[in-house]
Amino acid sequence: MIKLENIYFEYEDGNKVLEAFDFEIKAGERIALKGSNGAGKTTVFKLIMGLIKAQKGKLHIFGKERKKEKDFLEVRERVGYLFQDSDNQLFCPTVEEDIAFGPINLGKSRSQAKKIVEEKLKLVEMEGFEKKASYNLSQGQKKIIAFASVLAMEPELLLLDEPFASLDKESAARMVYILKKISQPFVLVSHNDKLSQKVIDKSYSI
Ligand SMILES: Nc1ncnc2c1ncn2[C@@H]1O[C@H](COP(=O)(O)OP(=O)(O)OP(=O)(O)O)[C@@H](O)[C@H]1O
Repeated sequence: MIKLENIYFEYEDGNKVLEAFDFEIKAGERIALKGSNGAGKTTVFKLIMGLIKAQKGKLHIFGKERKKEKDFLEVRERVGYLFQDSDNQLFCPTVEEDIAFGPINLGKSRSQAKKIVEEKLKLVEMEGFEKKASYNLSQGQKKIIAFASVLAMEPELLLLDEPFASLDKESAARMVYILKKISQPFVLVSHNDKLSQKVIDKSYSI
């Protein structure tokens, strides 16, 4: 599904993060991307989403080489990206508007979007949260709702940046349960090895 070949990337300030980096995710795989703080894990996610561009190397995503901004428009529709910080992912007044935002943007009607909101809240076991104000949720609740909003776009592949961070025991167990239940392949970045091991089938170190 995704193949990164011989990637070189440095930030504008000259911070060299990736050099001759190779990475692949095949259909059905669930991979943990591991590395110390600052190793470049989030940078890899941003490259896949086309939010930053590699100076060297090739990105093959969904069977095509992706180079220019327009190549990544389709990638962003097909790949779900759960941000490290849920505050950057939730920006609507209510939970239902946040979850409906993506589907409506993808052309769904209001009633279709409402159905998706119900389905996804059921999936993450947070029924009844529709009318709650997103900004009043706890950090753990925000993470789960942010994930519901990502899943609402029916992505084919997921990039999950610290899905267990700031979750208490109960919410972490819920996240594990959701990750086991969904059908999509995913790449996960987490400093919580114990929880990651419950949901992945292989790991890859930067
Ligand atoms: N916009 C930026 N400009 C310059 N340097 C950056 C930028 N964003 C990240 N970096 C640096 O690039 C390196 C890789 O950052 P990145 O966030 O990809 O690491 P990470 O492996 O995800 O780290 P962590 O485990 O701490 O989340 C770090 O040294 C970071 O400080």
